[in-house]
Amino acid sequence: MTAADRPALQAIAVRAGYRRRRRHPAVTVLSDVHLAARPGELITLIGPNGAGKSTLLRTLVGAQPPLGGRVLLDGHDLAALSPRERARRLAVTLTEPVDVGMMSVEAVVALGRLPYRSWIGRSTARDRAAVDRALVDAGVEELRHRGLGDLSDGERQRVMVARALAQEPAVLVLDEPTAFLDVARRIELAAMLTRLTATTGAAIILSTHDLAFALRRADQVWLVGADGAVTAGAPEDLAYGDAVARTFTGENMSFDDAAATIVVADGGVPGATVRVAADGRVRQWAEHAVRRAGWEPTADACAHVLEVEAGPPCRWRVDGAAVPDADRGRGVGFESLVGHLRRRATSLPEGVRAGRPRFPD
Ligand SMILES: Nc1ncnc2c1ncn2[C@@H]1O[C@H](COP(=O)(O)OP(=O)(O)OP(=O)(O)O)[C@@H](O)[C@H]1O
Repeated sequence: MTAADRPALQAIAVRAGYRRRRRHPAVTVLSDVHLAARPGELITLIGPNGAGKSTLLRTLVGAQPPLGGRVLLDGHDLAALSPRERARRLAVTLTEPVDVGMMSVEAVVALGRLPYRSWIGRSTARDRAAVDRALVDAGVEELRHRGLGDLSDGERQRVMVARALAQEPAVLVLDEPTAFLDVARRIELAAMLTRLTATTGAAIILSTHDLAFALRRADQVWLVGADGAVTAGAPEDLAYGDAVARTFTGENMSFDDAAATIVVADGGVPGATVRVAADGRVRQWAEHAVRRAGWEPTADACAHVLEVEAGPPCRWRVDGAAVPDADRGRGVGFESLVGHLRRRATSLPEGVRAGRPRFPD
């Protein structure tokens, strides 16, 4: 094995959990965990609440010892590395707010260089270059003289990534970095992390509750099941092979392949299948309206047919029939379409229903 394909971080037969303490018995949360994070990979760690994601991350970064097995960092047993040697290879960013008083962004990022400083603590040209690069890579260069306390959650999140990057780690671990971020900031952060895997060659491991983000962005997904097993694989393999559906779906829920997310029953009257005759964006939003009404879009030629003309507002009709009280026999807008489909669902014969109405969460 060459250094290039040696895992940056590896778990070998790891048992993760909590040792016995006075009145508390020992708890094994995860057992027989085998994982490998290779250089340049973006890995997402997903699983239901309480499954053991944080326990696994803490074990992988050495914040708690494994109950069994070994964790290797860059081929070295994590337990045998000094804190300084560890910090030169592994950076960790947790969700908890960091109390850094009135420190500037630049000073916070410079903390990432501590593992490289001599006991005198003076920064070298290499330290300063690493801080500059980290500020640019994390997209926070323009914030460098601002106080960390004055930033938004999203900006502070990026600064903490910059501090971790200044460590020049082989492995970067982020605990729920997308929590508290709005959709645009989440997409920006995801794009930044993907870019970083290519530019720095680091393996980036992050836990998240955002299933669609986890499946769309990752090179590898680590799926922690409620049964204490951890499954690793390409996102497509885990989604296609039902591992994701088995882990996350319960009664009235299923995994929607197209949206890469869980869909839940909305409790209304189930509709039938319908073929949406439209193109582009209007088709996408028509299918959205169809699902919201409890019907199911299909490519099946025998199904009901919904014709939609682009707008806005869009104009529509179902099965070629004129829509009563509508504009020239066509319904106008998606709100009236959803209403029409819901009313129509109540008069459908039982045999043609598509199942429980479902809608992406
Ligand atoms: N200090 C502890 N001592 C004993 N058991 C613990 C301790 N911390 C967590 N646990 C238990 O370990 C299990 C896994 O918890 P963990 O926090 O790792 O789950 P998680 O997947 O990160 O959950 P969430 O998505 O809710 O953050 C839970 O049953 C939890 O109660």
